[in-house]
Amino acid sequence: MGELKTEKHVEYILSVEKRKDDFVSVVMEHLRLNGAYWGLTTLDILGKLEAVDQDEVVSWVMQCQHKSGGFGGNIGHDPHLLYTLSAIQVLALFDKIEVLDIEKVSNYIAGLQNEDGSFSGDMWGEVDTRFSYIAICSLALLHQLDKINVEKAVKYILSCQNLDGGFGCTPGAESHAGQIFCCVGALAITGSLHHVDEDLLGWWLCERQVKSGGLNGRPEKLPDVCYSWWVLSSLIMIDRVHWIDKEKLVKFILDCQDKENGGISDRPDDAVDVFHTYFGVAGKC
Ligand SMILES: COc1ccc(S(=O)(=O)N2Cc3cc(C#N)ccc3N(Cc3cncn3C)C[C@H]2Cc2ccccc2)cc1
Ligand SMILES: [Zn+2]
Repeated sequence: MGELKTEKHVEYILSVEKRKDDFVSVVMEHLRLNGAYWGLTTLDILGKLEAVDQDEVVSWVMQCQHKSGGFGGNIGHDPHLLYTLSAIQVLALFDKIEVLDIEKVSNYIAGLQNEDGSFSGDMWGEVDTRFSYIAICSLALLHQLDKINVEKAVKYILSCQNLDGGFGCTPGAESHAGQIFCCVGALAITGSLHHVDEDLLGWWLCERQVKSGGLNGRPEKLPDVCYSWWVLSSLIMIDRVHWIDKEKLVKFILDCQDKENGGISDRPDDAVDVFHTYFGVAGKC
């Protein structure tokens, strides 16, 4: 079965944090704040968060804040909910939420709720249930859920529930594991899980496990380590995690490790990255 090469993954994450000018760093520059969340949370799960300079990270994160109160993916970038949650999560990792102007950030997030209860990701207006989760998770971390209309937010999420028990990104969109995680997560935070048909959704989710033990995001798709997280945590939230074979899933994740240089890929023998290393470690642990 093998085991999680913890030391190798810590070295890999620290090397990515330091790299600035290679291809991946340039490609990922616009979502560096997300990358910081994935990398630092991985280090924290592996008990190695003290390996980074907390003050340096906190001051860099705060430089990503836009005058609107939202955060961009890097210094000087336009604000978006995607990066605002990552900023709050990184500060929470270091227990430094107090450096935030809570009022300003909460108003930015609340300002993105639409009349129908849905959320846009930024001022350009794209609506997606991912943004409902990000807004609700962010405000819950800041204890500011009273800033939004939770009842309408829940109502909108339920309007995206499908006959297969799953959720899509907008009403009528097909069920997808990533959207299911976001919708189930938002319903869990707001105490609204009683609206979910746990047997029907549990069945759709456990059907994501393929014979290799890995989990896919939709029927007929290839397994992918990041889905091990979206599906697994959704099953845990609806108390149906015993419906999948955890040992086989762990074996799939361990097979996706680069045992030499550290890091975890989306599936065996692919290139590793911070994102899949994070979700692989989270899924394994
Ligand atoms: C390397 O090409 C890419 C492609 C897209 C993106 S992305 O849009 O920022 N993003 C985050 C992401 C980060 C990394 C890393 N390091 C790698 C992939 C990946 N994907 C793509 C992916 C993952 N599994 C299969 N696929 C194809 C998800 C995507 C969307 C997402 C964002 C935040 C939270 C969850 C999901 C980044 C890099
Ligand atoms: Zn993936």
